[in-house]
Amino acid sequence: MSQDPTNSADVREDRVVTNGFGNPINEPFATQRVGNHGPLLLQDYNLVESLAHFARERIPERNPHAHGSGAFGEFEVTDDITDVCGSKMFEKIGKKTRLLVRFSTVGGEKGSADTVRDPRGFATKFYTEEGNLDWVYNNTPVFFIRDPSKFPHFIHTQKRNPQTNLKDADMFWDFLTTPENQVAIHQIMILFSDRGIPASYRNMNGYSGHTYKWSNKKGEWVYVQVHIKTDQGIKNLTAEEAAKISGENPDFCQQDLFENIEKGNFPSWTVYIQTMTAQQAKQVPFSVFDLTKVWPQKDFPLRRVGKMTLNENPKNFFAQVEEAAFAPSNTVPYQEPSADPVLQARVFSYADAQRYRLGTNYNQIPVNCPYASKSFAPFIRDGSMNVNGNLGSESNYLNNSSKYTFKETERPIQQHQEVWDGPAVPFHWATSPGEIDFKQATDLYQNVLSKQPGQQQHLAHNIGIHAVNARPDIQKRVIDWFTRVDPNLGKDIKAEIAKAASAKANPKL
Ligand code: HEM
Repeated sequence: MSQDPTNSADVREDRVVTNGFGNPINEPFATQRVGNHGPLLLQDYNLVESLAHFARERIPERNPHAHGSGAFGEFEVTDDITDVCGSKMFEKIGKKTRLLVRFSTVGGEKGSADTVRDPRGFATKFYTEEGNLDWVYNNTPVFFIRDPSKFPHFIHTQKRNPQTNLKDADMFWDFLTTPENQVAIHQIMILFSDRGIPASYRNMNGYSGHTYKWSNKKGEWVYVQVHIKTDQGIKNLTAEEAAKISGENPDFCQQDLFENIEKGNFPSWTVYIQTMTAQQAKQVPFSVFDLTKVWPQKDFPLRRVGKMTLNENPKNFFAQVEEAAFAPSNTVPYQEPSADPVLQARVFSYADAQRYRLGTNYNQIPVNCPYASKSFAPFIRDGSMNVNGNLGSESNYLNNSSKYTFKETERPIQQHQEVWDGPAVPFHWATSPGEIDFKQATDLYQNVLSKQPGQQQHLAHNIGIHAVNARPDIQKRVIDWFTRVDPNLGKDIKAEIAKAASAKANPKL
């Protein structure tokens, strides 16, 4: 594969060890000094290079989703969806597209444990003939917020207290139970159910969460949600199992993924879509641009698209996973973002983060190169760490004297689609959530968890053992919040907090 970092043309085949500039090093551990015991000489450039490079080995970790694992694989079309989407990757049954997936946790640092209660990131980069397509999804179908301006606030509450440097249950629950943030209820119900700690990356689903807009070659479009369902079955850990594994093997999921792929036990997922017309979107009792809601599957059934399989471990983690840059702005013809404000903000934020985290020319890092389509952007030139020849003598502006080919658009994308009109307004969603914002959470509790033995109790328990670490006034807000979902849930959480408080007061250790 062209992303193979060991294939660098600069690597010597005779394995003679050199410094970074090809000058052979005879005695790697010798230092140049005055006499046998005197001070070192500044002219010892090999020592200087080695120490200087060492001090620059770390790059900024992602903020958020710093901790993760990745693998390569392929997507294969199993069903014809050309009536929905004209992207080349779907053009015929059996067509395969190479891909990279990075799984992650959200709040922890790069070296944090795998088995924590946190959403899991499920980011996929498809190397298509029409450019790189990134599906930057999570393992939950909804999200905490629907106003993008809240994202940095929310993520701060999942990180460390600015003074104590500790994870802080007050920050966590204070933010979420503040009335205008209570739309997080649906996501929090999922996060504190058993699905909140997947047993492995292989045993969880991925969801677009957001609504996207796909069109066919005739220019007809629909809203789309994507579901990536594990073929290994869903498996989760209880809070107690997860805590034990975190202590014994914090890299449990990384090891599980790597070893299964290494022994040929390739994990796979089946990809489905839900579709909704613009007309239907006007009739559903929620906004399709509201990321805290799911589309009921009885009204919008899943339609199978294809299969994703992970079959190749990275050769080098840093070059192929740490330096990978996934962004919702990396898309291909016929797949567009919808007007969901959180998605719109994400379309800006990722590439911005990556210019900082990896540098201006991060698209030249092999794992990020659109190697299946190749690029030709003569106006995107120069900049720090430009390493691909910089298009040589090619003109750096588009002009009439050079010969260019422009791909004719095959579909009238914008004219006949959504037409937006209105003044610039300081909009955000209703500040205090209404009954509609609790409805899907209540359905989940009363109609889904109730059918799975022990799940309602696990939910109350998982919330109780977390909220016990918050201040009493915040605990009361937590209980009131879940009481709005179902009075029984509020009652059970109150009892679980009391039980956990008594266990804390009388530790077994
Ligand atoms: C306003 C809302 C959001 C903002 C501003 C935001 C921003 C970011 C940023 C800056 C990164 C780090 C990117 C990097 O350094 O490479 C990131 C990572 C990530 N985000 Fe978001 N995010 C938002 C919401 C979401 C949502 C709703 C999802 C899922 C549906 C999501 C999924 C992910 C994933 C999976 C990653 C890790 C990608 C990887 O593996 O490299 N984010 N986000």
